[in-house]
Amino acid sequence: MRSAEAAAPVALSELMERAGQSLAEAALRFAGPVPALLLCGPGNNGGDGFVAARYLHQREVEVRVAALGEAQTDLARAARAAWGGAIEPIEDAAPAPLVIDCLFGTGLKRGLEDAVSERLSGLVKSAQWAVAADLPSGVEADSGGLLSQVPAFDLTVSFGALKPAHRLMPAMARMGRVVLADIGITADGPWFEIGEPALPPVAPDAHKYSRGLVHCLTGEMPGAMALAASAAARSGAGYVRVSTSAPIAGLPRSVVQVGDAPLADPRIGCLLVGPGLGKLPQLLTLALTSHRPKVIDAEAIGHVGDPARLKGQDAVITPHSGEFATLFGELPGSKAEQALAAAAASGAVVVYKGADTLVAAPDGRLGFAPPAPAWLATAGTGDVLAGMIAALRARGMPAFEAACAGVWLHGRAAERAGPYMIADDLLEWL
Ligand SMILES: NC(=O)C1=CN([C@@H]2O[C@H](COP(=O)(O)OP(=O)(O)OC[C@H]3O[C@@H](n4cnc5c(N)ncnc54)[C@H](O)[C@@H]3O)[C@@H](O)[C@H]2O)[C@@H](O)CC1
Ligand SMILES: Nc1ncnc2c1ncn2[C@@H]1O[C@H](COP(=O)(O)OP(=O)(O)O)[C@@H](O)[C@H]1O
Ligand SMILES: [K+]
Repeated sequence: MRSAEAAAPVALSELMERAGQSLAEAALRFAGPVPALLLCGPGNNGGDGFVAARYLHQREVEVRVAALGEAQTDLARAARAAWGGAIEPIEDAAPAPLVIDCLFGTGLKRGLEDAVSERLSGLVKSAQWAVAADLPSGVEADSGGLLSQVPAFDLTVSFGALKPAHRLMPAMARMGRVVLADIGITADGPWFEIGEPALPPVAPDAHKYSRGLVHCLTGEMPGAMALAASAAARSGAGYVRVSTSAPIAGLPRSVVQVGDAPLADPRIGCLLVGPGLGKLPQLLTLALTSHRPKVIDAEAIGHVGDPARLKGQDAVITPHSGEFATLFGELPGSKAEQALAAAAASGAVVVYKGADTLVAAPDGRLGFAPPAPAWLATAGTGDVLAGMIAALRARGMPAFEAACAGVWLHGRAAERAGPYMIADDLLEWL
């Protein structure tokens, strides 16, 4: 965002004008024309606040402004001067129905002083509506960490592009609804929010193998593979085959159950190993002898041992935080940095799951999942995701794109399935 700002074809003051106007507009639409208190910090986040105050005043909203110290940048000084109205010290500011936090944004370097963060929390808690400009003050933009106490906001208005913290825990849980204002510049780069996927169409001359064969290796708990294989079948694979020594209940009749099948079969579009695997590391070893693309999930991730074993495997791995730590140990940095380091160390596409799922590629691409419902936190939903990604991979999508598409579709299916869904229900919504 900083380099996009520097390269912007318009003056920075114009960007601030647009940011402040967008903030005012979004707050007004969200809360209505209720009396507003803007809290303005010393940098450009504060500058956005002075601009927003001016626009709210023009729109005949009752506005007060409280500042934390003097403006420290030329842009913020100009915005403060253009406001022209009264400015209270933040220590004395009385509560208001609408509080707009413009204390700090991407420039935050350390936690807020205790007195300031307590004041902010008090004003936010007594407000009917709390809106944050760009980021709630106290949030670290790049990591999603909280550098000081951060109250819960109802709305966060970001500018130009989302920052990592908008999609990383714990910060994202404090932001309420997040909206992105177009200020006329965009930040392109290898980090992005995962959007609705373009799925490969079914060719008019398709046959079941050309649409993609998913081959599943079952372990000790066949129920998990029943979920994963069903999800693969419902995600457009032409053929789903499960190799198992005993019949598995609950699979659609279209899913074929076989004893052994050669894993070198070139028709296999994607192998799936892990869901319900249990203590059968030999099945992972078997999968790694196949040169076919593969999705490695659940217990199989724990059996990998050395991440370098996955080099050259054309693999997608789908760890939750426990499985991630088992395979990669405690890596330094933010979740984003850890996911990328894991992808580089393993050569695999890493789907680092959780409330803030990330998809990392060894080449440095990093997809941030849009927020998914917390009711996905129920046993078996990860198995469904693994089956979905395997089907998309077998359908010919490259590993990274298949993983991103699977994550996006999984979240949207959960939205449709609704609260108290179980993993089985998710299958109906794929
Ligand atoms: N993304 C964009 O294109 C645009 C960004 N703008 C705004 O500019 C913001 C970034 O502005 P700045 O870089 O000036 O940064 P901030 O306004 O976030 O704050 C930086 C200032 O606060 C000081 N500071 C940092 N942590 C502190 C702490 N804990 N206690 C006391 N002082 C502290 C710094 O030394 C610096 O003076 C964005 O978040 C956004 O709101 C908009 O004005 C215009 C367009
Ligand atoms: N709080 C949450 N909010 C959104 N998604 C979540 C949350 N908790 C878990 N998930 C998602 O639910 C799935 C759980 O997968 P996993 O932990 O492997 O469960 P299981 O092994 O039982 O299938 C993952 O896709 C994860 O991203
Ligand atoms: K802020």
